Amino acid sequence: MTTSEKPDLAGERSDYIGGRLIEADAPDEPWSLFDAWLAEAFAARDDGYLSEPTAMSLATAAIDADGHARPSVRTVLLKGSGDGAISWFTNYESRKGVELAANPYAAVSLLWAPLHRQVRMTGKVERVDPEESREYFASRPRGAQIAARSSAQSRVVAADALAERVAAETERWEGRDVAWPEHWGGYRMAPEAVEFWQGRPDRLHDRLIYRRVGGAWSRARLAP
Ligand SMILES: Cc1cc2nc3c(=O)[nH]c(=O)nc-3n(C[C@H](O)[C@H](O)[C@H](O)COP(=O)(O)O)c2cc1C
Ligand code: PXP
Repeated sequence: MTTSEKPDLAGERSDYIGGRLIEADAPDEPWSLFDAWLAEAFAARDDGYLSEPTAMSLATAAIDADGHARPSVRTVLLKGSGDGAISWFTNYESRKGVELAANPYAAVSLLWAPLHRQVRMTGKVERVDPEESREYFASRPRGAQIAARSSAQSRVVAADALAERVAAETERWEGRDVAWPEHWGGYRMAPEAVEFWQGRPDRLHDRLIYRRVGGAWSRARLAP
């Protein structure tokens, strides 16, 4: 079709033909399966048919004055996984930062579409140790460091004002390391639930959910 034609949204569908995800092959805890799926997503990226294997949707929910939770969602990059938690980095004064300060419960979803797979996690979020944020910030490309210092993420900004701020920060740090700004750092979530979704023909997908109670994981199959 040409770009001037309206896409047929209602008629658009793919068939999912992934392998089975069955209890007999699944571990008792979610992390080894998550690591295996992550490794396969990276392998697919290396083979050129999957992009952004670490991109994940992050949902937060502010409770408004009328008492209703109003969710908001955006993409962030998964930057760490281990010791029962995942992590990502952002601006603590952004919309998501403000919402997490008010309500630390969040949800994430990773979609690896070419593999017909999705992983969802929910749980409580906390800031990582400032030293970890400083170290990660120091590992980023210089342009991204300058951007993090220059951008009051989620606030209204004039294009000219942002460009001026970037120019000023670029000049300020010329010839030396860009200092870590304390308003920029990591969050970690130790999920209380992790769901693996493997797409299957006729929408009869496999879904296994792991739930953590105390230190132990339970596992159950969910209807597709
Ligand atoms: C593929 C992709 C990756 C992104 N990764 C991040 C990230 O790791 N951290 C971040 O703060 N914003 C990231 N963003 C931008 C966010 O989606 C979002 O625009 C920004 O964080 C502001 O969100 P908020 O106003 O809801 O706080 C990414 C966007 C895309 C499309
Ligand atoms: C605003 C913003 N912050 C942070 C990131 C994560 O970037 P990095 O991999 O350089 O930490 C991104 C990636 O798109 C982004 O858009």
